[in-house]
Amino acid sequence: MSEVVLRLQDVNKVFEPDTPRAVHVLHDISLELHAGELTALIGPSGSGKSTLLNLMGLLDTPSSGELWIDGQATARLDDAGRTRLRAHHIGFVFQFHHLIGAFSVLDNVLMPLMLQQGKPATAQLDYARHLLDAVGLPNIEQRSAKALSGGQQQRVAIARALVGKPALLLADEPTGNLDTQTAEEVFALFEQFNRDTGCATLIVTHDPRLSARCPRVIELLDGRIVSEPGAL
Ligand SMILES: Nc1ncnc2c1ncn2[C@@H]1O[C@H](COP(=O)(O)OP(=O)(O)OP(=O)(O)O)[C@@H](O)[C@H]1O
Repeated sequence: MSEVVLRLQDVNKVFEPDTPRAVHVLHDISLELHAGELTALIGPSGSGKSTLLNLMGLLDTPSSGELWIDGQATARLDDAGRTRLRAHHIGFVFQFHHLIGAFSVLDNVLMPLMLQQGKPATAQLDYARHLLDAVGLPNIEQRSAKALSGGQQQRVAIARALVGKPALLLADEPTGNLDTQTAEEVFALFEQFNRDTGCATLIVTHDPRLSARCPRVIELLDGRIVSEPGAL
C-alpha cells in the first residue's frame, strides 16, 4: 500500500461542548488516506462531511483524537504551526471558490505562495501558468477573476489549490454550484490531477454519478463512517 498522507485516529468533534447546546457531530472517526487515492466522501445533509473536511484541512481542531498529516501529529500544534503545515501539505477547494475578484487570474493562483513567502520563484510562476493551461484556461492570466464564469472560477480555484504541490487535496462540494456538464468537466480535472500528481484527493459530493467514478467511497451517517472497507 502506498504512503499514508492523512491519518485520523478516534477523532471526535463536539460543537459548543459543556453547554446545553452541545452537538456531538463526529464520533470516533479513524481512517487513512494514501498517496494516489481518489476518494469520495458522501452522506446525507448534516452527517458531518464539511466538519470532517475542515478537521482534515486543519481549518478546525478535533475535540478529541489525533490527526497526522504526512506523519506529523497535529494535536499540539499552535496556530502558526497548523498554518505552516496546511500551506505546505494541503490544498483546499470549496463549493464557492473564494477568489479575489479584483485580482488577476494568475495572482489568484499565486495567492497561497504570496501569503506564505512573498514573491514567487520563477519555477513557481511557470508551474502556476502550467496549471492554468492544464485546467483549460490558457491566455487569460491577466484577466480579472470576476470576469470569469462560475466554471472558470472553479478551475482557477483548483489551480490555486494545487500551486503549492500539496500531498493532500480536499474539495468540499466543488461541483455543487455548477451545471451538470461543467460539473463533469471540473470533476474530470480532479481525476486528471490525482493521476498526474499522485496527491491523495478527497471530494465531498452529493452527486452519485461523480462518487461512482471514485475508486474509494467513504460514507458518513450521523457522524460515523458506515460501509467503508478502508476504515481502521
Ligand atoms: N459551528 C457549528 N456549531 C454548531 N453546530 C455545527 C457547527 N458546524 C456544524 N454544525 C452542525 O454539525 C452537523 C454537521 O454539519 P456539516 O456541515 O458538517 O454537515 P454536512 O454533512 O457537510 O452537511 P451538508 O451536506 O448539508 O453540507 C449539523 O447538524 C450542523 O448543524
